Amino acid sequence: MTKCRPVFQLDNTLVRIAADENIPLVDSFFSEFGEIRRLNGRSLTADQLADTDILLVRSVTAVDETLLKGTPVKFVGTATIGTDHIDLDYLQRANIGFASAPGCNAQAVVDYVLSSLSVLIDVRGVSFADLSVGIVGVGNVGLCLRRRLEEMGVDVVATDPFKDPAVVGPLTSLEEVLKADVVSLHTPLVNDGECPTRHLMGAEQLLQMKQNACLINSSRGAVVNNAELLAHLRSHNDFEAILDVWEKEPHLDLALMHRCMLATPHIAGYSLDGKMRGTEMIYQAVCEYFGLPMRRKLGQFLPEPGIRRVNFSDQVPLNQALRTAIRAAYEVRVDDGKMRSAMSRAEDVKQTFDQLRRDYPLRRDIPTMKVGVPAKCVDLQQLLASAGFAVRTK
Ligand SMILES: NC(=O)c1ccc[n+]([C@@H]2O[C@H](COP(=O)([O-])OP(=O)(O)OC[C@H]3O[C@@H](n4cnc5c(N)ncnc54)[C@H](O)[C@@H]3O)[C@@H](O)[C@H]2O)c1
Ligand SMILES: O=C(O)[C@H](O)[C@H](O)COP(=O)(O)O
Repeated sequence: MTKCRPVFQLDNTLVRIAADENIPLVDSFFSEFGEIRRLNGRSLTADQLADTDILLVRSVTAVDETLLKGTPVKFVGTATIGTDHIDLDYLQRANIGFASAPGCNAQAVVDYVLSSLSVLIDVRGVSFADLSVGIVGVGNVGLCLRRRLEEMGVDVVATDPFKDPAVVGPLTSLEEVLKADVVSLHTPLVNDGECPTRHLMGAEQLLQMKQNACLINSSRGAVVNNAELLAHLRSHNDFEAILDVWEKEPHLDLALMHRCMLATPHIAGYSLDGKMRGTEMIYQAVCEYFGLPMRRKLGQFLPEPGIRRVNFSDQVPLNQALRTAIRAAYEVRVDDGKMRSAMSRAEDVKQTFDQLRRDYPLRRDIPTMKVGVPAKCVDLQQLLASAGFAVRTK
């Protein structure tokens, strides 16, 4: 095992960092604090942390007593929204500091849902305003999605047992939400307590949905009972599923993948902006926790977007412009096609799943994309702005 050379000393405490190899910009943000070891997060062991003070992970590392007991780790940061891979009770008991990156990639997930909805409306020959969308969980992702869709003229219903309608807008029961044309899941994965979400969607809930409804899951795989979803899809030809997360990932149920309208390898949150924001957020948390100066900012490192601007003429119908802009920003069918093609050749499904994620060409968030609209097309300007685009009049 390579030992990392501690070069930073604070109150006689050496700060040594071990980080998942898939966290971007770790060197840019953290190098002044010490040498950084990059490790494979999926196979991380306690032995590898024998000389680590700060551990930086992503969602693929189970951080618990087995991993940390007997190590000098004093702080764990996860550059992700989700925290279901972290045993927070253990960290508290062991007096280990912790930070996640709430909301870091919420915009990317919203872009994923918008792109998926744009495919669905193409397939069904309808427009956004013809759909009703039910949102389950109105936190960082769900609320951003709700606001975008409502501004775009979509009929939205939402449920969340822990939120105040005065803050997040009207809320209703899960039963009511299940009556929508599309149901999109945005809860954390919670195994116990008052409102567990493991298998929140199973055979019973799926039967409450419309025969031709569409279920989108970009939260955590196990929020949906995947075996019961597959059985439902097999007995309901018009029912559609769009899945980014899978119950046993990186293992993938190929039969379920084949029956999905869109299937992607847990990349809904994989934008450059979202991933880099995640690193910045755990950097800020580390600085605060150890009383270190905060010298780095995300703006120093974010490059210009590849597509700088998409221009529309005054001839283009509103819905077509909206669909074109969303798909120019993010085309979910490309990711779906890559996963199907890779899986058709895969010798090891788990390895292929991880490889698709590791080699993912990070996209940019919709708000980084400028759209040019004629000054007189006020409706189009409003519609594109409501979807999050940076509208410029020409
Ligand atoms: N696919 C991806 O790449 C990706 C990216 C980012 C986040 N995620 C996942 O998306 C989910 C949502 O992320 P977020 O940032 O919005 O989380 P968040 O914590 O901000 O919001 C989750 C919301 O769900 C609500 N909730 C909890 N239990 C519920 C229940 N039983 N019914 C309805 N609502 C319930 C909470 O009150 C909260 O408002 C998380 O599971 C996260 O891990 C996935
Ligand atoms: O929780 C999150 O932020 C997302 O699910 C995130 O995109 C997970 O990415 P990973 O850590 O698995 O690379």
